[in-house]
Amino acid sequence: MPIRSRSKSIGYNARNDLVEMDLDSSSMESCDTLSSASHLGNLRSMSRGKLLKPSTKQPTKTVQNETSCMHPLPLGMRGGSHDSIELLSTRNSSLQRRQTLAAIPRLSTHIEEDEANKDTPFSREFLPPDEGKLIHSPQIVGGLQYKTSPSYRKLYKPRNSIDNANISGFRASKKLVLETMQEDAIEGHADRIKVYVRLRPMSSKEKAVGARCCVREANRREVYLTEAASESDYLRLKRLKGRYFAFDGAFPGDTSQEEIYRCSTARLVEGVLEGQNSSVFCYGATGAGKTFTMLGTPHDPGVMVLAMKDLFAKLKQRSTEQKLSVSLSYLEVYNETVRDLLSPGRALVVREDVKQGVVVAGITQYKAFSEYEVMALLQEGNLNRTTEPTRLNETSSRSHAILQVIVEYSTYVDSHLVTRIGKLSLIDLAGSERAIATDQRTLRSLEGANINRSLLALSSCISALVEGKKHIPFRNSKLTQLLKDSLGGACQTAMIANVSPSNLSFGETQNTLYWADRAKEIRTKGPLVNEEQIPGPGQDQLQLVLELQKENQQLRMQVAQLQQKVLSLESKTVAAVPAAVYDGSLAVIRSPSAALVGRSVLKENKVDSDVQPPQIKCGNTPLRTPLTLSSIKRKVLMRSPVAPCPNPALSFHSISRDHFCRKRTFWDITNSPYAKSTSRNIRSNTQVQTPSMLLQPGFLRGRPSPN
Ligand SMILES: Nc1ncnc2c1ncn2[C@@H]1O[C@H](COP(=O)(O)OP(=O)(O)OP(=O)(O)O)[C@@H](O)[C@H]1O
Repeated sequence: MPIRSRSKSIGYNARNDLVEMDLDSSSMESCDTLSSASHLGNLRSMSRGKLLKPSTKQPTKTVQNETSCMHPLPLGMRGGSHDSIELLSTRNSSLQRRQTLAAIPRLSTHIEEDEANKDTPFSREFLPPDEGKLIHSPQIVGGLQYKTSPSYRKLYKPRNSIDNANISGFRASKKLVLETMQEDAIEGHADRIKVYVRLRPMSSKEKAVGARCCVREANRREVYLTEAASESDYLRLKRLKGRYFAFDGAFPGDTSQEEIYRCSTARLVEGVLEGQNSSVFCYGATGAGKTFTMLGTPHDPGVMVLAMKDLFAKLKQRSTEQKLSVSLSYLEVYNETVRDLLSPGRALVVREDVKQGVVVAGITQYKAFSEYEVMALLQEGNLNRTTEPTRLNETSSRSHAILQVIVEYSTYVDSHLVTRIGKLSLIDLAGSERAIATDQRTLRSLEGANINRSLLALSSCISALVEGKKHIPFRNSKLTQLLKDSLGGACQTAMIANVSPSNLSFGETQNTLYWADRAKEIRTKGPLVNEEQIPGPGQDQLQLVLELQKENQQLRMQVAQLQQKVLSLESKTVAAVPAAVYDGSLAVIRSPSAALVGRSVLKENKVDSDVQPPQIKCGNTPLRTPLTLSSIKRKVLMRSPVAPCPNPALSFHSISRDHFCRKRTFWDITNSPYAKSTSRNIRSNTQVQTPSMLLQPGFLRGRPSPN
């Protein structure tokens, strides 16, 4: 496990005082255990969280641990926890030490002391170690020494949620994320793609051939790239120029997987739980550490595994029992064909859907109920993934792999039950490579050409997006088609650019940094929240009221329609009776409907406007308002033409008073002088018209003159 430069660790000096030690990174490269570090360490005693003066009376004894061996911290798939910590010592587990530790139930320890972390001291909870336990396999994680003995696991509990995590620099990473968010808020760049750069440590192969470092982390945000020249080439050394690249985060080679996850992806997982779509992808040259970042190893899991752990841990806290589903699919793009990694078979087709965006037709969606199931599926998928050894990388990924997780769950927000659907895409791209770097004229070179082609398509999409072009060539390759939502859609996206520090990969590193620098200018559409409110118990009554109102409205409509039918039937019947029964100058016609219901109709011999005619009723409901003489008069006066009619036969005044005093029927109209003189046929459908239309006294008004 690499050790952070200028980090600190804890141990005991010869007097069994608990001490904190400065660890010199250069020295630690060859000496990974605390025992050897204590040779070099600048020891300071610690008690109750305070630094004491270094002991000058006695030289610090070297603590030897013959059985110690270095192996990665067991961050296995099943997440067994490091519940214990044991400080390295095979000697003198004396009472004094135990008493000292017992008196320090919770000891805050400053682990990081580089410039960036000075103001954010990292604290971690300690419990006194179990007594009399031997140390077998000490580990140095973020400057602390761990003992992986199972008996100690119960005693040590990290404060953070993820088990076994190397959480050194957690505060620092949190600060970095907060700073980025604040800056974005100020600059209005909240929907920008976040870009992080991770340098990998120099490999043993590179060291063996005498490679030199050409890129280094300048600060937490910047990396400095310089072309390395041989030390003897003094002239060239003077001419060399470096360049700074600024990103949302820059991580040196010894950064833990956990820190990478915290800085780059934890925020996006949170977004997915809010119902948003998020994507994280690793980009870089072959052998730069993309797969290590995304997948990691069983002992040092990467972003995919940590994201799943975090996701399930948070879901357990937030989700209600009612609805919870996590479904995932895992696919690869190999030689421009899309293949299902979880159920390998024929090539799949990528389609674009208006509602769902980009979809892969026929892909298998697996439901997972715990992170362990996800790990198992991931492992199975990785076995099906195309990886081949190349000259540069023993386990080179020859395809782009995309893990897509769709989370649907219900939770309470302000006492309302809501269902949220979020999508998380985790993408491990294949690395760009030079043909000479791999193998020429073989299947590897064909794969390499396809990888390069899709990465070229990706870079042209990035260019078009940055330049704000209208047409973005997403369709140029399967990869860009699949990344369409992540790059230009409603999505929160993070890109982790992996680079090798070796000067042998200078060109690739420069290229990666260049494209990463461009990608940080891409603006996405911003996350959309897929949230749906479920009516709670309090909302039931409101819902009931609304439903009843709707039903009431429908019933009213039905009543109105029925009334209309009754009226039209009535008018038909009226039209069918040839002569209305009336008597004298004023009469209220005998309504057939009234006759039907067996009601008597009043017959008046006298003209008396004050006498109210009886209402014609159907049961208790008045069928229509009966006309009185005064109401008819009023209507006639209002509608009568001002100019006298040239034809006296048709003039308004020539029409007898009786004409208005009774209801006009179909026969009246068809036999009227107007109808005869115009020789117009009255359409049969006139009969169907409602009585109100037929009764319009102004019906004759405005008709063309018969002459
Ligand atoms: N941060 C790191 N710490 C320790 N080892 C690393 C780190 N990054 C990468 N490595 C090691 O470097 C080697 C190459 O890494 P990896 O396979 O992840 O590269 P890659 O970018 O995925 O390459 P390719 O594109 O060819 O698949 C691996 O052996 C890996 O263990």
